[in-house]
Amino acid sequence: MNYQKQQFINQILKMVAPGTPLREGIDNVLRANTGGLIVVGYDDKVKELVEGGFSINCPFTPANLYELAKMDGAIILSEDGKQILYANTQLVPDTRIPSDETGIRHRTAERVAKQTENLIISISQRRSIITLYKGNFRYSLKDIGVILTKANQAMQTLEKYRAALDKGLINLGALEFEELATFQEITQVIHRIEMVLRIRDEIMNYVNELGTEGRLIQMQLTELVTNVEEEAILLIKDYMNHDEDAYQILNELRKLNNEDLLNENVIIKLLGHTSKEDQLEEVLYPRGYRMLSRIPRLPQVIIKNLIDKFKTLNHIVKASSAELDEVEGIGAKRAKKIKDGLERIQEQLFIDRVV
Ligand SMILES: Nc1ncnc2c1ncn2[C@@H]1O[C@H](COP(=O)(O)OP(=O)(O)OP(=O)(O)O)[C@@H](O)[C@H]1O
Repeated sequence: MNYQKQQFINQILKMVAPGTPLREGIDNVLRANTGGLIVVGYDDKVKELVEGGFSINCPFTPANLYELAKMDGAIILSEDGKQILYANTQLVPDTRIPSDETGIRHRTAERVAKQTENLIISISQRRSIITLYKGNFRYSLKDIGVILTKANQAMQTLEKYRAALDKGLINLGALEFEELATFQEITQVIHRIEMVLRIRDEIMNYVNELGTEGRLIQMQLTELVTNVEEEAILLIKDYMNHDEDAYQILNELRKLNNEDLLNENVIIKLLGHTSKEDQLEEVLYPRGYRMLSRIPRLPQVIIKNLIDKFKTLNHIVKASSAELDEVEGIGAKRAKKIKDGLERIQEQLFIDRVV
C-alpha cells in the first residue's frame, strides 16, 4: 500500500477510533440494534442526494446520535463531525453506480460514498457491523480484540526486525572503521531499515483504528522505531553516489515493491551506483555522516566541513589533530573531541559486534 493511501485510511480510522465521541455514538447505535446510516459532511454534492428529513443543527453528542438513530433514514453530520445537521433524511444516489452490497442501507451508503466522495458510515442492524465508505474505499471495522491480537503479533515481528537491524548497524559500523564495508552489508542494512519502517506503518494503522485502546502499543512502537528514519538518511548520505536529496532516495525506497526491496541491485542503483558483477563484494568508504553524528554536540555544519575536506570517514579517522584543526570551525579543543569521540565509538562497536 502506498504512503498516500495509508494516510487516507489513517485519517478515516482516526475519526471513528475508540475514544472519539463519534465512535461512542456509533457503538451506542450498534448496541441499541436500530441500525444507522451517517453521512459526514454536507456539501453541494450531498445536498443533491438528500430528500426530506428534519433540520436538527445541534452539537454532536453520542446520546443525540443514539436518539436520532431510532428514526428511519440517514443522519447528516458536519464535515468535522461536531454538529448533527439533519436526521430522518432519505438519500437518493444514482442507482446506476455499481454496488456489491446486498441490503438497501449498505447499497445506499456505498453509492453515496462513490458519488460524493464523502465519508459514509453504515451501522448494520442485523449483522452488528460498522462499515465505512469513502469514494471507492470500503472498510469494515474489526473487533477491538482481533485488532489488538494482530497489533501485538506485528509488534513481535517488529522487535525481531529491530534487533536484526541493530546487529546489522553495529556490524556495518565496525566494518567501516576497518575499511571493509561492502555493498553486501550496506544493502542488507538498508533492507532491514525499510522492513522496520513497513511494519511500523502497519502497526500505525492498527493504532489509529484502536484509538485510546492503542495507547500502550503506540508507546512501545515509538520506543522501538525512534531514529530509524534519521539513521536511514545518514546511511544514504554516507553511500550515495549522486547529488540527489537523501530524503528523495528514502522516498523511492519506501515505494519499492517487496520483490525489488529484496533485490540488492535495485538498492545499489537507488544509491546511484552502477551494478555490475561481483558488486556485492566491492568495498565502499562511507563519508562519515553516521559516525560523526554520534559525537555529542558536534554541529551539522562542522560535520559537513569535515567531509568536504576529507571526503571519507577513514581519512578523518587518520587525520592528525593539526589537520583537523585546519577545518573551518574546528580548533584544538574540538579536534581532540572529534578524535576521542571517534575512538570511543570504534571501541564500543568492536565490543558490541557479534562475530
Ligand atoms: N436511501 C436511503 N436513505 C436513507 N436511509 C435508508 C435508505 N435505504 C435504507 N435506509 C435505512 O436502512 C434501513 C433498512 O435497510 P435494510 O435492512 O434493507 O438494509 P441492510 O443494508 O440490509 O442493513 P441491515 O444490515 O442494517 O439490515 C431503513 O429502515 C432505513 O433506515
